[in-house]
Parts: sequence; C-alpha cells; structure tokens
Amino acid sequence: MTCLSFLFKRRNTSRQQAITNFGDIPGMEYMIIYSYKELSSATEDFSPGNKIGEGGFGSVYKGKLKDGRVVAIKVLSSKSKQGVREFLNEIKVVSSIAHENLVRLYGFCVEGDNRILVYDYLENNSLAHTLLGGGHSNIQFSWETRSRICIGVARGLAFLHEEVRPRIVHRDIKASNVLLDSHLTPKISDFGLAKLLPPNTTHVSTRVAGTIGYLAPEYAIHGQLTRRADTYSFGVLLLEIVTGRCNTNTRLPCEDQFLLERTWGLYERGEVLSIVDASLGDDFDAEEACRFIKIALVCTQDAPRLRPSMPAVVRMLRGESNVSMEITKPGLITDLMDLKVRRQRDAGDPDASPVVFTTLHGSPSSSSGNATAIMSSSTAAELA
Ligand SMILES: Nc1ncnc2c1ncn2[C@@H]1O[C@H](COP(=O)(O)OP(=O)(O)OP(=O)(O)O)[C@@H](O)[C@H]1O
Repeated sequence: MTCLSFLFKRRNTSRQQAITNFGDIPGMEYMIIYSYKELSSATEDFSPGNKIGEGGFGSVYKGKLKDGRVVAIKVLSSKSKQGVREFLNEIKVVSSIAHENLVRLYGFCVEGDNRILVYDYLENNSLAHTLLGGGHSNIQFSWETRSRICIGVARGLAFLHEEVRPRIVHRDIKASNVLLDSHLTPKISDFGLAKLLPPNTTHVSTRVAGTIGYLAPEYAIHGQLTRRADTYSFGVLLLEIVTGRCNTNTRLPCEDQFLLERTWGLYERGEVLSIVDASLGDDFDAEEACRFIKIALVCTQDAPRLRPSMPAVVRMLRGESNVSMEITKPGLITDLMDLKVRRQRDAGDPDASPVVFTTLHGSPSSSSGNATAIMSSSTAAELA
C-alpha cells in the first residue's frame, strides 16, 4: 500500500465513523477529519503547557500540525451531553460558510468518546481576555482599533443574518466569543448554540440558551428567538468595547453595576461621553463615540421591532446612515429582576429576592464575569 492510499484509507475510516455516529451532516465534505493521534502529537499529548483556554464544554489547546499549520484544538468534555449536541451543531452551522469576521473551522475528530474541533489559531485571544481582562494583556486598544473591531463584528453578524441560506442566529454573541488575529481583526467564534432559521421564518421558539447580561428580554422571558436577539447582544458588546468595561461588575456601587443601565442614565442626562474608556484620555473621536453609544442603545431597545437589522447597524457604525431611530429606554436586566420579584411577591412570597437566572452550565469565574445560561422554556417562563 502506498503512503497516499494508506492516508486516504485512514481518513475514510475516520469519516466513516463520523457518518456512522452522526449521519451525513451537510457541509461535512468541506471538513478535514483528523485522527486523535495527529491532534495528540500536535499538542504534545494535550500538555497543560499548550492549553490556551477553558470554556463551558471543554478545554482549548494550541497545536502545530505536521504541515506546519498552527491551530486551536477544542476538546469537548466526554461527560457533557450538551457538549456533544453543540459539537454537531457547530459542524452543521459553520462547515460551509466563510467570512473574514468568522473563525474558520478546519475540521474535527471523532474517535471513541473523543469529540474534538480544530480551528484557525488566533494569536490575540478573545476580547474578554485582552480588552476586558483587567490588565492581562499589553495590547493598547486605540479608538481606531475599537471602531474597526465593532464594525468587523457587526459585518460578521450581518453576513450570518442576511447573506447565507438558511439564515443563522448566533445566540451567544459576547466578548469571549470574539477572537482577535495578529492584526486585531475580530472573528466571531463558538457556533455551538447557533440556530438555523428555516426559509420564510422570522422567528423560532426555543429553549433559552446564551449568556446572562447579553440576553434580549423577549428571548430570556419567552424563548422567542429572532435575529434581533443577536442585535441586542451586539449592542451590549458594543458598549463594552467603547467603555472597556464588562457589562456587569458586582464590585461597583449598586447604581454602577450594570453597564447598560449606567449608560442609559448618562444618556438621559446628556453625559454619555463620560462613559468612554478613561484609558483613552482625550484620544478618541468624540462624535463617533457618541454615535456608537447611541447605536448601542438602539440595538438594546426593549421591543425587538425597534432594534435595527445588522446590515443597518453596519451602515450606522460606518457613518453611512444616521441613527435616525428613536431611542427609548432599553431592555434592562434590572427590569427583568424586578419583574420576577414582583411576580413572586404577588404569589405570596414576601422574602422574594432578585435572583434572576438559573445557571445550568456556566463559568462564573470567567474573565467577562458572565455565566452561560441554558434554560428550559419553563425556567425562562418563570421570569415572565
Ligand atoms: N481559535 C482560537 N484561537 C485562539 N484561542 C482560542 C480559540 N478558540 C478558543 N480560544 C481560547 O479558548 C478560550 C475558551 O474558548 P471556548 O470557546 O471553549 O469557551 P468560551 O467561549 O470562553 O466560554 P463558554 O464555553 O462558557 O461560552 C477562549 O476564551 C479563548 O481564550
């Protein structure tokens, strides 16, 4: 047997196992199927020194493949059923799409209990780590860089929402899911929760999954998912980039803990510019910063119909169209809390306290300080 035919046979065997396990996933033909052995040798047996991150469903390693390509290798925890579902979903959603603002998935490995995804390696980690990580990084985020990052993320989302069929709702836009390459070009990652919108559908009803602090109210409460839920999450992220602050910081005085609440208060008083990251000093474009903050408030409006589409957001960010929509009070997390407490009190519980979400899976200690929430619709309904 020649070397080539041996390789072909081994790849085919792995493909066969993947198909046997999961059925033939559309788009799988674009994927490379890796053997466990080659990924193990790429990461020096998944050595702790090569570990670059940990998510809710497993660990991420930096690896070097035999062809010299440097990759990020995400090993899903074999115990997590949810992880297996997300693994399949990720392949299904991203295997056949490509855009400069989306992380590229090269392929995967399915052997025994191992479920591994192989991505393009991005040198500058995530926005959560480098921008919001509290001094873990030496990168200086100038205003121009921030502006470019915001527009890049918006373009990536506009592509998912409008330019692919079926359309895709990401469902988990947040700072730790925006990775940065060596030029600080943003790449949206983590499609494990993404939903494909069937043709001629504008919304789907689904169990609630996403990250506390970024969840649109109608989705958190009723599980009603539209592309405008991503617009909401993007609005929260936009504020984080402009201010250099996580959306929630429980170490601050009560009135300052929630970034969106704080921004809305300042907007009402005509003082929004005071929330721009102080580390920029005066070195930022005040007019553009003011526009970005207004766009963030429009994106996070309580009613989804008041939020713009992502292509419209791209145009507004670039200054190609005005932020002409009326800005009313955004959908605030504190209102959701109050709603739940009121309902509990009405139901006869005088000690009701504002505990909002049940976290079934999460990493509360992650740098963004948020936890991923995956709720059944009944849990979500408890909020209503
Ligand atoms: N392609 C990549 N290149 C470089 N680093 C990466 C890559 N993918 C992930 N990482 C690193 O690994 C970390 C964990 O990523 P992962 O997607 O597993 O979880 P997460 O998004 O941080 O959290 P959660 O699973 O709770 O949503 C990221 O925050 C990032 O630091």
